[in-house]
Amino acid sequence: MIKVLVSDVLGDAGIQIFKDTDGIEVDVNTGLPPEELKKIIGDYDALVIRSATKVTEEILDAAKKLKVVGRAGIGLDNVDIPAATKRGVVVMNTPTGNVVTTAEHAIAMMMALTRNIPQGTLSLKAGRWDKKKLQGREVYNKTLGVIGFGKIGSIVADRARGLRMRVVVYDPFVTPEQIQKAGFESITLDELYAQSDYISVHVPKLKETTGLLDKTAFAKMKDGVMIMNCARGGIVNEDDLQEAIASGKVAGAALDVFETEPPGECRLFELDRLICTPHLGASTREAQTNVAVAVAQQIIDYLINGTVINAVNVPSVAGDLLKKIGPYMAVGDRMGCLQAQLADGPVNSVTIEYTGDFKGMDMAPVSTAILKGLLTPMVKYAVNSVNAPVVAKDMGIKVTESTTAEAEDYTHLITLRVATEKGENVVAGTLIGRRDIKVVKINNFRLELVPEGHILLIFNKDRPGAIGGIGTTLGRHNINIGRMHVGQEQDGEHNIIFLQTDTQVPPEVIEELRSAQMVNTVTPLEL
Ligand SMILES: NC(=O)C1=CN([C@@H]2O[C@H](COP(=O)(O)OP(=O)(O)OC[C@H]3O[C@@H](n4cnc5c(N)ncnc54)[C@H](O)[C@@H]3O)[C@@H](O)[C@H]2O)C=CC1
Ligand SMILES: O=C(O)CCC(=O)C(=O)O
Repeated sequence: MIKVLVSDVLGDAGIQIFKDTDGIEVDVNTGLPPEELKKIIGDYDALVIRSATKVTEEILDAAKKLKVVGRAGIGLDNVDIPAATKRGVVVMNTPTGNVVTTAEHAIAMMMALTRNIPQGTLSLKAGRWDKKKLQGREVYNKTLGVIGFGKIGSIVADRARGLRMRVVVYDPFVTPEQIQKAGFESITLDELYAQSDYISVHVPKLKETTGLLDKTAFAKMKDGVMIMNCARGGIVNEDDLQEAIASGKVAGAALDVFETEPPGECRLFELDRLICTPHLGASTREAQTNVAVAVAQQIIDYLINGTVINAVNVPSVAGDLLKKIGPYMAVGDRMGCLQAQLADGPVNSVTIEYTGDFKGMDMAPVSTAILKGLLTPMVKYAVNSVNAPVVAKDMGIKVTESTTAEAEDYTHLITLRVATEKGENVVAGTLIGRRDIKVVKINNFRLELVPEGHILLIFNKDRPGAIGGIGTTLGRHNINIGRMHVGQEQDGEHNIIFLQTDTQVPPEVIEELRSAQMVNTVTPLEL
């Protein structure tokens, strides 16, 4: 049974998908304090969260079986992604399900702020009729500055256009042409500060965006500007915002997100000109159904079919691509495993060459499979497609990759060079037909080896009787040879022999073979 823990409130439709899937058992246990989560997380293969659960290094350490963390939503600042990657845990989100809802919330916040709707509600319920005090402003013909023209920012810009606002955009990672093509003005950040009557932030929370709107930024803005933050707490510095509103520089602000959530006591709340919601940006029935369904389907697809969608710490391998490159991932894994056993000492570098018709294929998952195969026997902990590149980096292994369209003897060939202090081994592999994995070259030897099972790799002198002697020795020990491949050295006097045996060859038999005449080396391989 695959066990899934849902630790934050998730739409029923998502929970139902887990319940309806054979082989999956789902537990919903929300609002757990970290120490309680730590006690139970060891039982689960998958964890489903929103923004409340903090997936820290400590939690991940206790999560011995965990394979995937699925965020029903976008922001992942509550997940220690590097720590998850190191432990081989896939982290995925659902990047599109709540973007319309969140953009609508930003627009709702702007309208509520500019027309004093929350203040009007409060004062009326308190028995007052504050018509004069609560006079607002039109947004028509005003300038909205959108910072971050991603999925949500671009929808906010579009909806504001419908309100007949002038929209200016700052996003250093989107070309001015793209912004103009969407019908908006692309300007610098300082220009946006100087021109905007309303500013709405829609950037991820990163080192570079934390405190993006601070006292220096406020000083560059128009007097009476209004600020909206429905992205992440801390992108707008709360202390600086408090001062800017108190001084009248900023006429008002609408916050859906806070530096600490829940914020508890907060000086900003003393200001009438601050309106707020408790991180409600994504809280609509539609969005919660979208993200719950998406996260459940993605997790099931990963745990049952190995399909990776919307992962942030591993290349996505979805449907069609998986069909195409899945078999090559298997070739890569076998080649890496073979190289690990050929390597004489710590690995310094890995060079991967893809030759032939790999056009239109992103080979990153194959390279990761190669590293996984190579590193698995070398480290004590589990290596998988998530942490393999990080493990290689931590071990100081230099990994390079190249692709050449010109095929030689095979339409698709993967060549893997692994170098240690003592030298380099070269292994080349391919697929024959759609699924048959063949290793076709090891160093100077050409062959056609099926890389599976118990194998003895023997280098011997290419003389009459050499192979017969090896067979006799194994026969004497009652070891059956399933398959044998012999490869001849190009321009040399040696053979390479691969013996696939039905059972593992005991160490004393290997020693006996090593001492036989005409045998140079014997290496047992488990593939
Ligand atoms: N309040 C809520 O309930 C929700 C909040 N969010 C938050 O909304 C924000 C935006 O989400 P999406 O639009 O989905 O993200 P996105 O990744 O689609 O877009 C972010 C944009 O910000 C831009 N960007 C990055 N650094 C920048 C910088 N220094 N200056 C200007 N632009 C920069 C990127 O180029 C990108 O175009 C995120 O912080 C996300 O966590 C998302 C969903 C719900
Ligand atoms: O799950 C939620 O309510 C918050 C959504 C959010 O902030 C996100 O998706 O980034």
